[in-house]
Amino acid sequence: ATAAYKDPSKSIRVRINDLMERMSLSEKIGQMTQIDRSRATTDVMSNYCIGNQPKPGDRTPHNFSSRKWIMTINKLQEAALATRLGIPMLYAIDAVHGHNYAYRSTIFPHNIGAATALEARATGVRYVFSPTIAVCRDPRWGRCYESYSEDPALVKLMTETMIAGLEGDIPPNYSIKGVPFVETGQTKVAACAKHFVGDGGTSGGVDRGNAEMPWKELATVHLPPYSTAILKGVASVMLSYSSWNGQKMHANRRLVTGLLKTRLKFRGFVISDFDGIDKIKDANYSYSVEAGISAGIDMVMTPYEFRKFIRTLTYQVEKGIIPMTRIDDAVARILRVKFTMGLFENPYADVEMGSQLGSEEHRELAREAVRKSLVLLKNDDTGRRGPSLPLPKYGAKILVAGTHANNLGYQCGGWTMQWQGQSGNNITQGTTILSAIASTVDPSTEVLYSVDPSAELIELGNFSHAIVVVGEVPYAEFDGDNGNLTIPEPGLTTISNVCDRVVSCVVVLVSGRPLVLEPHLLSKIHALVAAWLPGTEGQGVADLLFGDWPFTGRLPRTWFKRVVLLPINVGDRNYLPLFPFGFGLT
Ligand SMILES: OC[C@@H]1[C@@H](O)[C@H](O)[C@@H](O)c2nc(-c3ccccc3)cn21
Repeated sequence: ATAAYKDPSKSIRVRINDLMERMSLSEKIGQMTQIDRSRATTDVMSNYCIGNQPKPGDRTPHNFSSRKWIMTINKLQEAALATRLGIPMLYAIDAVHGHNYAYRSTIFPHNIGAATALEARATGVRYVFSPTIAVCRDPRWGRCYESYSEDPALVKLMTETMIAGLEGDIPPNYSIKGVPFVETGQTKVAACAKHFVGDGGTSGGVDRGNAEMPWKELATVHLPPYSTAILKGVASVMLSYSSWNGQKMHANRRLVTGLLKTRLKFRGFVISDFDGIDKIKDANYSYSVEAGISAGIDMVMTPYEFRKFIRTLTYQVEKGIIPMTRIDDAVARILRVKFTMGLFENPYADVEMGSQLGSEEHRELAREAVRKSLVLLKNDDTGRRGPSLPLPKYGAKILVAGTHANNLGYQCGGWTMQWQGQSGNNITQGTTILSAIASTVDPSTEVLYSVDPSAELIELGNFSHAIVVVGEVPYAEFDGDNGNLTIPEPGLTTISNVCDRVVSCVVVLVSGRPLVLEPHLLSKIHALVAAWLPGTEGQGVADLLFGDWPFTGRLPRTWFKRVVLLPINVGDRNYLPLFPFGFGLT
């Protein structure tokens, strides 16, 4: 007869219990181990290593078609299924604004759900390390663009739609609160709410820093999105590298086991960040393993040193340092997600899904998201001809300038093809802002592009309009921590050079966050658009610049005046922003 755990007609509780009874300690610990793809050879998979994710910046070969992805992942799955109990492995990746490590995928403005799930499944990926539900309270933080907002209510709202987009809509009569839910079938993936908790509240916005605040602030500002994620059936929660009042989140048993698992009743699995356990206490690995596992970590992202992890944890269980009940809790949570998402019944990737990667439909969706995310901050009347925007399509002579006008990598930002993002137009497929402008105007309009035009070129060209596209170069995580938040050169100089000489000057700022706009600079700019990190579909920017679509976007975070005044967030007393939370001209 078929073993109960392999019988989908049995309840998940019965399947978990049956399988757990059969598992050896090493098979249980194998389920708790997540390794890097580059280490997942067939014989290593016999250690039941269940998850693989390319480390950030993993040089996923450009020629990796969705078919090649699927073959690679299916081969790993084959090895996992060939083991004694045949527990399928769960392949994970960072898909934070589309399937951003897959060549030719659609890159969205951040955190889009259903389409990202489809593009992940197009390559055989079943688990994504998103959404980031951080509440970024200080734009000096290099991950602020991964956060929806400084306002917990807005982050909660977005979390709700994002978890449903990735995992599917949790059925109204779904058993008990906190139990993970992932639709079976070909279109959804397991999600990961991250990083628990307070990653966006560190002092000075220092990545992996210390969130120094009373419990009340943690509970009212940073915690609320987790209650929403749990209610929506999120499959996993990733812990933050950061600390709360000096205690590492990866070792915080009171918040992970006491609050998240017990009080909030989270029944999915808790995963560490990359080598997050190792960072609990440098040079004392066994202490770190004991502290992290005892705190409540269920799956350990130990990409390379997994043999050391397995050896250490096995020793600690055999010596009774870690009780078997803790191991069983971790494994039961992991198995619950795998059973719920139908991974046992449907372990292999489906080549049929390949066409979803970078599909026209998704690119249209991304273009719509770009249109809705742009925020118009200024649109002055330039005297005789009225405000600069919308720009004319007919009979104009337009100068396009700036480092970000013709650079697909720059408009995508970090977490794109490489962990830190890249520069250039062939990093993947998409539409630059320049090519979008060129294809939007009528042939009667002349468009001239110069990345950093000289004074004489500008004066001799007698342009009727100028569009200057500048901003931040790509960054991720701590590489993006920034204490001055000025518009990087040569952008600042290009703005002055052009806007001092062209009567109608539109500046498009491509950045992951608000940047300093000195009054004298702002006075030269006739129209100012915050474009954030639009991704591959630059057409969405031209749609608004030329009036094919209206500006509707509003600021999801305060546009501060000066860095010395940070942090400044909606709801603060004596709130004195340059542009307030929710601001946006139409
Ligand atoms: O990519 C996996 C996870 C990702 O999901 C987390 O949000 C993020 O904090 C993270 N940083 C690293 C990472 C950073 C530097 C060196 C090596 C690894 C790895 N990861």
